[in-house]
Amino acid sequence: MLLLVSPINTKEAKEAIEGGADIIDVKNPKEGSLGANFPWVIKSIKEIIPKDKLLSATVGDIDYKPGTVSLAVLGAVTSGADYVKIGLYGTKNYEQALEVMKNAVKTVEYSESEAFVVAAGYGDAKRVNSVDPMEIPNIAADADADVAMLDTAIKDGKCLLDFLNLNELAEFVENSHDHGLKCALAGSLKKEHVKLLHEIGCDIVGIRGAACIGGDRNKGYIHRSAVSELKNIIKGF
Ligand SMILES: O=C[C@H](O)COP(=O)(O)O
Repeated sequence: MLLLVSPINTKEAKEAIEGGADIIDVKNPKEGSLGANFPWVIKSIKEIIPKDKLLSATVGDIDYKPGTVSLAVLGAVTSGADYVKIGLYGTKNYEQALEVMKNAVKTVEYSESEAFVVAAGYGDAKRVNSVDPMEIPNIAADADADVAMLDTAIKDGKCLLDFLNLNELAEFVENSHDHGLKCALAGSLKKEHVKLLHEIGCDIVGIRGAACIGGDRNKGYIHRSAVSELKNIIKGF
């Protein structure tokens, strides 16, 4: 299982790298769970990442606007993203989410980038009237994306497992794998959740809050000690 950690700037990115994160996921919490950061920030972090690590960039908790999303995806991949994560926040159903994701994939092909495309849904979708989280693997597969992901839309201390139980998450992982996709899970996860997700076969665990001093994704900042504690749990599997 890979550890994805979400810095907001180069200082935090260095902490995530030193702590042993496998994927450096550049985002902007001020603009939501998968808030988009600025191209120059993505590029500056790309410039400091060791060659053996990959950079992911979120393009936002997006609306049902395939054109806007496509331009955002182009911005992310031209800024150096190896993974581009689309938060399917404003899509209400399979059809809308598939249209967004198909255009995101088409944009990556158009840009001649090798970036992986991540379809990200929300475990707490009902709270924001977003597409059914259990549809995400089908949407990702039908759009020819690479990763099916779940996060949480509202960061209020509740975590992914408050909305989907382990059996549901295991089904999500299995459905992703049956489609030949990698699976990533996130959503205010704590270190005690990491082993549970490993046991159901999750490929990538995404964390910001628990990698921050004080555990607060907004008021805290990523520190190598918190990252390495998470990484050591994974190394122990
Ligand atoms: O992968 C990134 C997620 O947004 C994780 O953030 P969080 O652990 O603060 O919920």
